[in-house]
Amino acid sequence: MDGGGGGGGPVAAECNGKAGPGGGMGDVYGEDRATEDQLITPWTVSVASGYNLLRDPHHNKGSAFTEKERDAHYLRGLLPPAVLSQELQEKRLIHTLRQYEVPLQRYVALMDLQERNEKLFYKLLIDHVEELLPVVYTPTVGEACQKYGSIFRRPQGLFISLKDKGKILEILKNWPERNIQVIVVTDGERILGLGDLGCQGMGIPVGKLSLYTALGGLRPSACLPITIDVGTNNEELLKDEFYIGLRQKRATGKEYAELLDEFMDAVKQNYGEKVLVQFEDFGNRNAFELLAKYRHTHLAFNDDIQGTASVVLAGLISALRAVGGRLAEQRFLFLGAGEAGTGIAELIALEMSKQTKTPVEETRKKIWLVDSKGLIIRSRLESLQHFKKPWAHEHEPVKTLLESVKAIKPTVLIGSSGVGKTFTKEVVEAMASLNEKPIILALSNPTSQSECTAEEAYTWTQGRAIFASGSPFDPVNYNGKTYVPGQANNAYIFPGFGLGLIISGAIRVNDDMLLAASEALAAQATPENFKKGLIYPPFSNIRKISALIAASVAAKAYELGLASHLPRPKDLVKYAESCMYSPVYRNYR
Ligand SMILES: NC(=O)c1ccc[n+]([C@@H]2O[C@H](COP(=O)([O-])OP(=O)(O)OC[C@H]3O[C@@H](n4cnc5c(N)ncnc54)[C@H](O)[C@@H]3O)[C@@H](O)[C@H]2O)c1
Repeated sequence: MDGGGGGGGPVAAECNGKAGPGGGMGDVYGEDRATEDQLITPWTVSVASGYNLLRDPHHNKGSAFTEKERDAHYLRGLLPPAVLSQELQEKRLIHTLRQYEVPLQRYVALMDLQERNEKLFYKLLIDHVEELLPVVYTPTVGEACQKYGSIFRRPQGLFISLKDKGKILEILKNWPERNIQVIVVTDGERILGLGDLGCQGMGIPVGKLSLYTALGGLRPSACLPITIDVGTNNEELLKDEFYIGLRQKRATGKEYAELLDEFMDAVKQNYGEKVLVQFEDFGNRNAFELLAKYRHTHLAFNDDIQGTASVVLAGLISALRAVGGRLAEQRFLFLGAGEAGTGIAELIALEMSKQTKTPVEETRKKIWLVDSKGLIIRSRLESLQHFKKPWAHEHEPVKTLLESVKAIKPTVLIGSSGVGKTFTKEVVEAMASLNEKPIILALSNPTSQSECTAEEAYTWTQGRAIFASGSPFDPVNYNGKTYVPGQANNAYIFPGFGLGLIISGAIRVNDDMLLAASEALAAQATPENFKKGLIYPPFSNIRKISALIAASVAAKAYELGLASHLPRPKDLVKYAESCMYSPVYRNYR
C-alpha cells in the first residue's frame, strides 16, 4: 500500500516487513487467519485518483504531480498549472515555517503538512533535522501536549482507555495499517519535565515515531503511536471542560496491570513477536515494572531508561577517548536516582564488567548516587525503592551533593534529578580541584532545569571540563577559545537501535545490544570533534550514524541468536541503509 523503502527488489521487500507477521496481501484483512466465529474488520484497498489522491497523505505530491500524472490520475484542474519540484516545495515550506515566530505555530504547520503530504514532511524534516528536531520533539512537543486538545484534528495514533477493557484487540484492528513494526506507547503520566498530562501525552508517541522515520528510516506506515488512558491525577485537566481524556484519577494496581497485560497480549497477537514496543514517558514506578515484566516476553524497550543509558554511555566512552583513561578507572557520582540515573548507572556497570571481566556486583561499587535524601548508602537499604537498592554501598551518611563530591572524589559527575542549578560553583570547583579534566554531564531538561550551564561548567573549571547536557547550549567563548558543548540527545540512539532490531528480526532486547549501540555511536566522534569539546558527532550526519548503530545492534542480535531474519546479510551497514525509508517522491504510472 505504501510506496515504502528506498531500494527496490527483494531486499527492500523484506525490509518493509512484508515477510513479517501480518504481512502479505492475503493477510491484509486478517480474514484468512480468523476462525468463522471470530469478528473481522472489513478493510478494503482501492487505488486513489483525482480529488481523493490529493487528500491521501501517503501519495499526495501536491503541485509536484507531473503533466502526465495529472492526466492519468484525473487531477487536471484540481491543481494550479505550475509544476514544482519537490526541492522547490521544500524551499517554499521552510521559508514559510521560518516566518512563524511562535514555536507552536511551527509545530501545527508541520503536523498539517504531515497530514497533507507525508513524503514532503519527511523530506523537510530529514534535510533540516537540526532546525526542526526541537519543533517536532522537545521542547515544542511539550507545549503541544499541554494544548493537545485544541490541536487534535485527525487521528495520528490510537487511544486505548480503561473503557476499552476486553476490546483492545478490536481497537488495534481499527488502525488502517497492518504491517506495524514499531509501537511507541505512553500512559501520559510523566510527559517530559511537564508531569501528568493524561491523554494529551499523545504528542510524544507521534513525535518519537516521526523521528523513527526521519532519523532511523522506518517506514511511516510501519509506526503506530498509542496512548493508554488510565485517567490523570492532574487536577487542572480534570477540571478543564475541554479535556479530551477520561475524567477520573489514574487507575493503579490490579486494574492498571490488567489493562497493560491485555494491551501487550493484543499487540503480540495482532502484529507478532517481532513488533517493537517502546515505552515512553511512563511514571517512574510503572516504567521500571513494565520493562522488567515485558522484556522477557516481548521486544520491549524503554527509551527513558535504556535509550538514555546508551547515549550517555556513548558520551562517556568518547570522552575517555578524548581525555585518556579506562571506564573502570573512573569513579561516578550521580545526582538523581530515577529512570535516567539508575538506567545509566547500570549500563556503565555492565560495560565495565564486560571490559574487565569482573562481576557487575563489583563494578557497581564504583558508582554512587545521591537522591533527595542524600548519598544512597547501605544503612538506607530498607527504605529504598527497589531500583535504588543495587547502589546502596557501605558509607557513612552524607547529606549534600557538595559533601558527596568531597567524600567520593568522582572523576565523572552526572546530573539526572530534574532539578536545575544544583551543580553550584562550589560543586563544579570541587570537581575541578579533584580532576585535571572533570567530566560533567548536566542532563536535566528543559534548559531551565539544567544542573549548570555550559558557560558555568567551562568558566568554573577554567576551560578544563568535558561537558555535555540534556538540553542544547550554544558554544561558549572562554579565554579566546570556543567550546562546543555536546547534547546527550536520545535521538542519537533510539532510531538506529530500533532499525537494528527490525532488520535483524530480533525478538528480544538484550543489554549487550545497548552496549553495541553506545560503542557504535562513540566511534563516530572524531579528534576534530574532541578539539572543540564535543563528545558526540554532529547531528547533521544522523542517518549515517543510525545505519551504523543499526548494523552494530543487528550484528549483536545475530551473535546472541536473537535474530530471526535469516540468513544474516553479509554487509549489515549496506543492508541497513538499503532498508531506510526514502522521502523522495515516486513516479506514478
Ligand atoms: N538524554 C538526556 O539527556 C536525558 C534523558 C532522560 C532524562 N533526562 C532528564 O533527566 C531528568 C530525570 O529524568 P528521570 O526520567 O530519571 O526522572 P525520575 O523522576 O525518574 O528521576 C528523578 C530522580 O531525581 C531525584 N531527585 C529529585 N529531586 C532531587 C533533589 N533535589 N536532589 C537529588 N535528587 C533528587 C528523585 O528522587 C528521582 O530519583 C529529567 O530532567 C529528564 O529530562 C535527560
